[in-house]
Amino acid sequence: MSERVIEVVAGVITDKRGRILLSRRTPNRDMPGLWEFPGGKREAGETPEAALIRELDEELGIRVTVGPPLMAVPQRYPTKRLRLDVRHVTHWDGVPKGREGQALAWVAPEKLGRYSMPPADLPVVAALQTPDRYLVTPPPGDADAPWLQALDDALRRGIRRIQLRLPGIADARQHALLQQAAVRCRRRDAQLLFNGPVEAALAAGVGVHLKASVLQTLAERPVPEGTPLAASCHTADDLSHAARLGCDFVVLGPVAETASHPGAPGIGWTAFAHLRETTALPIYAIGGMSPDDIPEARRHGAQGIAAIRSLWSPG
Ligand SMILES: Nc1nc2c([nH]c(=O)n2[C@@H]2O[C@H](COP(=O)(O)OP(=O)(O)OP(=O)(O)O)[C@@H](O)[C@H]2O)c(=O)[nH]1
Ligand SMILES: [Mg+2]
Repeated sequence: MSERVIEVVAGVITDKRGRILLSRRTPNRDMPGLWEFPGGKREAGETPEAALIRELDEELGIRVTVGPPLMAVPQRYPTKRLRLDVRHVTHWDGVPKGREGQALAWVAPEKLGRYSMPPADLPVVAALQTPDRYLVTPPPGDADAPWLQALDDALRRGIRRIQLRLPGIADARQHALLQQAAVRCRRRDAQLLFNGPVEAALAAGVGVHLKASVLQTLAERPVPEGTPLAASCHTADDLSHAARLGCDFVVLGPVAETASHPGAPGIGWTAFAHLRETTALPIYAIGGMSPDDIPEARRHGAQGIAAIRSLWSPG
C-alpha cells in the first residue's frame, strides 16, 4: 500500500457548446489507444495549476486559465498508484492541436461513454453526467401524506437520484409507497432505486439498490442492462463484487458517525480513499454526510454524498 503515488493533473476542457475535449493516448505509452482528459504528471515542486498549464501547452498548444476542481481520483493500477486531480477549464488562448501526434475529439457529455477511457476516468465521467447527491429515504411515520410531501419537496429542491428505503414498513404499504414515489420521480425525471425485492422494482419500472448482505449472495446482475443497479459497500470485497455484477454506482461508508448508527465510528476519509483506489466504480460517500461535505468527498474520489437526514429535510 505504501509505494509512491504518482500525482497526475488533467483538465475537463469544455467549449461554449458544452463539449469536452478528449485526447487519445498514442501507441508508444501505457494504455495505448484509450481516450483521456489531457494532462500529465506533476513535476517536483510544481503546483497542480502550474503543472496543468504546462501540460496543456506542451500537449495541445493552448494557454489555459485553470478553473475549479472537479474531483481527484486515487487509483491503483497493476504496476502503479496514482491520484488523478481533475480541474475544469473553460478559458484558453489558441486552438487545441495534437502536438504529440495524438488524436483529439470534442465530445458531448452524454456521449463520453462511447469512448474507452482508463479506469480512473470512469468516476470522473460519472461526476460529469450524474447527480452529486443520492437521497436515501427515511421510513414514513404513521401517515403517508407528509412523507410524500417531503419527497415532492426534495424533488423540487433538485434531488435527482433517490434510494427508496423503507425498513420496518409492511409489504403492502411499501408497495403503495413505491408506486407513488415512482410516479413522482418520473414526473421530475429523477432516478429511483428500490432497496427491496427485485421483482417489485422491475414491476414498478425503477432501479434496484442492493444491501451489502444481498450483494454478496448474487452471482450475476439481477436486473437487465438499462435498469439502474446500485449497492451498499463497506469493504474492498464488496466493491469488487459490485463491479463484477455491473453496478452503475455504489455507496461506501460510513465515513463519519451517523445518527442512524450512533456509537459506530466512521472509517474516515483516508480509509475511504484507500478503498476508492481499488475500483473504478462511481462512489457516493455515506455516513454523517451533508451537502457541505461534497467538496471534501470529491477531493477523496467520491462523486458526491448519500444521506438521509441532510437531504430529506435540510436545515
Ligand atoms: N493525462 C491523463 N492521464 C491519465 C488519465 N487517466 C489516467 O489514468 N491517467 C494516467 O496518468 C498517468 C500520467 O499521464 P501521462 O502519460 O499523460 O503523463 P505525461 O503527460 O506527464 O507524459 P509522460 O510521462 O509520457 O511524459 C498515466 O499513467 C495515465 O495512464 C487522464 O484522464 N489523463
Ligand atoms: Mg499527458
